[in-house]
Amino acid sequence: MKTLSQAKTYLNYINGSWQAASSEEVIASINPANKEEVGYVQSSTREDLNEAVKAAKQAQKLWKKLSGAERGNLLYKAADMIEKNIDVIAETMTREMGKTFPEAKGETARGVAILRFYAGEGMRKMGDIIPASDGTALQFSKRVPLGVVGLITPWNFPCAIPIWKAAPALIYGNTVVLKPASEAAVTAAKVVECFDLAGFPNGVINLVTGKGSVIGQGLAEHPDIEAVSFTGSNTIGKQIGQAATARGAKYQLEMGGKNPIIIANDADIDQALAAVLSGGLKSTGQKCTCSSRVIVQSGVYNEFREKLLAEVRKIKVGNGLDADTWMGPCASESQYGTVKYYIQKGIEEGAELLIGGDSPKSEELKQGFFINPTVFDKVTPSMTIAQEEIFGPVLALMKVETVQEAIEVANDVEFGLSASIFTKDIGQILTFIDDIEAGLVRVNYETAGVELQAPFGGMKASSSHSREQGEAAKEFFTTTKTVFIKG
Ligand SMILES: NC(=O)C1=CN([C@@H]2O[C@H](COP(=O)(O)OP(=O)(O)OC[C@H]3O[C@@H](n4cnc5c(N)ncnc54)[C@H](OP(=O)(O)O)[C@@H]3O)[C@@H](O)[C@H]2O)C=CC1
Ligand SMILES: O=C(O)CCC(=O)C(=O)O
Repeated sequence: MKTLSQAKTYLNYINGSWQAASSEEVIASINPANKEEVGYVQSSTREDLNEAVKAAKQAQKLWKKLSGAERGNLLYKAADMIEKNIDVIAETMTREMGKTFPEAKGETARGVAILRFYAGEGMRKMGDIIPASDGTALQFSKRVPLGVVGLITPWNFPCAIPIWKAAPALIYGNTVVLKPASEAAVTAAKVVECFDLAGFPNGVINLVTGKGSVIGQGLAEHPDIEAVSFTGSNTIGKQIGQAATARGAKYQLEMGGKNPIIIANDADIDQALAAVLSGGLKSTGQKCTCSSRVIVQSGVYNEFREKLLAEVRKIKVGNGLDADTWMGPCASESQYGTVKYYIQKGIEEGAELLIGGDSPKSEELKQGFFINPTVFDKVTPSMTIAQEEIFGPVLALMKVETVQEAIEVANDVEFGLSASIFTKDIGQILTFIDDIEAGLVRVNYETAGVELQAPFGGMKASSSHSREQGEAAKEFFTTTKTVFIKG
């Protein structure tokens, strides 16, 4: 069995070979649990990026001519390689960005499943027969690839997100240049190694690591990049959208969330509690779909708050590689600083800090970027912690009198990614489905987590109105030719 390299320094993958950046500089990837150096990635230049784009452009000419089944077979092989190396990839992920090993392994397994889903897409229809006005003519639509696509990905899902962008891009006949987040680029390099071992033709998938302002922005501005798919912050997403629009390129942005979970008086409280803990605090709250606002109806507010506190007290914070750790550190020093800033803001604006807000005191954990799970009470809709994405283990409890009020509070933010309600009342469920402003609507289920076979994306400032994953990815990664053949 082929295994992945154990290198400390990871190179760019351009035109089927591993290459150092022309800058001769590297970026260190740091373990947020103890500040060890996990590895180094290339700090690439625009020249390196140009080479990758050139290789991808050349490779696309032959790649698009392969049948969907042939492309699919390579995706199946990449899936097998990742599956064989699942422990190595997951451990690297835990060491690089802190999520617990079981979560990292689950995410890597999801990457495998995504590849297999899109491998199957190669055998499915790519167009429709449409009646022509002339009875002797044949008219049909045909989905065709865009060309070379740029993928800019974040650190919070360093395996699943690169794959959920690359797999549809590739199966529909595009070639890819991937720029992963610097904080988790070693994990991304290991994923790309699996594509290499699977035998993809040279230039079909390329990896260029480096600063976002150089390589990410470079992808958005590059004249030979036909489309850019981005997941990350709203600030950077807007810049990418503007750069792509300025040159007429297609773009897709998946950005922040401020996801509400509503708990009605008739909810199954234990079920809701499990969803709040998992959806709000797993991955240290670093998911765009995580629940950060817990909106509870007054009839069950006190009971829910006490049960929540009892469970949060039991959470074991620690290194994600330790078997008994439930919650790891924040992914980086900068993320740690952001979360601390929002906790302070919550206190200053008058929310009541019920638990957490500080860091664990043990000598071992003092070495890392840990923050204890934090719950604020008496949060009002205008507070900063009720409006802005924190991306950390911070829950804001908000009390409402009615479900209608809960939906109004839920909608009173700029984001609209995911939202959930816990109730048994069918009328309330239907009203919620109709009135909630969110792309992902959950009933008696947590806000976090996505189904790889279903469309994923948000409303309002959360997305650029397009959807990823499932068949929806075809919309973004292809364009349509309408063909008319006169007999
Ligand atoms: N929706 C989501 O899933 C995510 C949301 N976020 C939100 O964003 C906040 C900040 O996280 P952060 O990592 O800084 O997110 P960013 O938006 O800065 O990073 C996301 C990706 O964009 C790249 N990038 C950075 N600057 C540019 C640029 N000027 N042009 C093009 N690409 C660029 C990054 O590269 P590099 O790593 O090299 O800087 C990374 O690959 C978090 O606190 C959270 O609120 C963050 C991650 C995921
Ligand atoms: O919750 C998930 O599984 C994915 C969420 C996501 O896309 C993200 O946080 O970037």
